[in-house]
Amino acid sequence: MAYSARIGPSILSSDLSCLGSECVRMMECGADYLHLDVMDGHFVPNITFGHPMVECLRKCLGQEPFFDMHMMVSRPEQWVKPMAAAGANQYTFHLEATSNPAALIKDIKESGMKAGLAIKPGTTVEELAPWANQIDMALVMTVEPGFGGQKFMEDMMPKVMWLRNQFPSLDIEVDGGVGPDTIHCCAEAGANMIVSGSAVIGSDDPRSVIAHLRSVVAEAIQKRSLDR
Ligand SMILES: O=C(CO)[C@@H](O)[C@H](O)COP(=O)(O)O
Ligand SMILES: [Fe+2]
Repeated sequence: MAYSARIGPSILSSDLSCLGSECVRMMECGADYLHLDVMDGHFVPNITFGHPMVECLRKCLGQEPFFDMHMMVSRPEQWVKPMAAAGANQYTFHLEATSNPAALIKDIKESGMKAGLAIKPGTTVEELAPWANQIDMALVMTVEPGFGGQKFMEDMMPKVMWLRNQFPSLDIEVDGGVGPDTIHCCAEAGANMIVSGSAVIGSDDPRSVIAHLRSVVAEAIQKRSLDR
């Protein structure tokens, strides 16, 4: 089984005036990677930041942290090269935002990044399937993209289960409303990359929350490998 349990805090939930130190704090609390939400005010009704901020974070944090870019933007094609140059490691675009996923995946990989493919709650997992063998990660959104702090949509779990059954070694990420109350069903469904914003960053003890989320997912992975 190629995949492992990894926890990526969504720094959208942090004090954005201290983004660099908040990222450092999350890494010191045991985060496996950082999930950076890019919103353009067009694909989603909110605006965050772009590649200049990513470049600053990379300079501030050094080479080690893995930057998982969640690109909630229209025309994701236009930011591939700037994001690669800024120091992004994985470029996750939305299937709903492009008419040519194959070309975009190729461009992302040729730019030296991993390719992630995200689907909104209204998009079926069968629509993602044709590209599953070309991508590094599938992201199943468990809220409507645009804002942190929303309620987890448990009815997205069949999508995760279907993907895990069809693509046993694919990295599968869940994003939106995930925390100690909702991690068990994500882990049992087969997700292994866990984005958590408010539950981790809003906690008095983020280190414990990250460790707990990872142990629930690691246990489910181990159980699945024994059942095979
Ligand atoms: O992409 C998004 C929202 O669009 C997420 O990454 C959220 O920022 C996660 O925050 P919580 O729902 O965990 O608070
Ligand atoms: Fe996200």
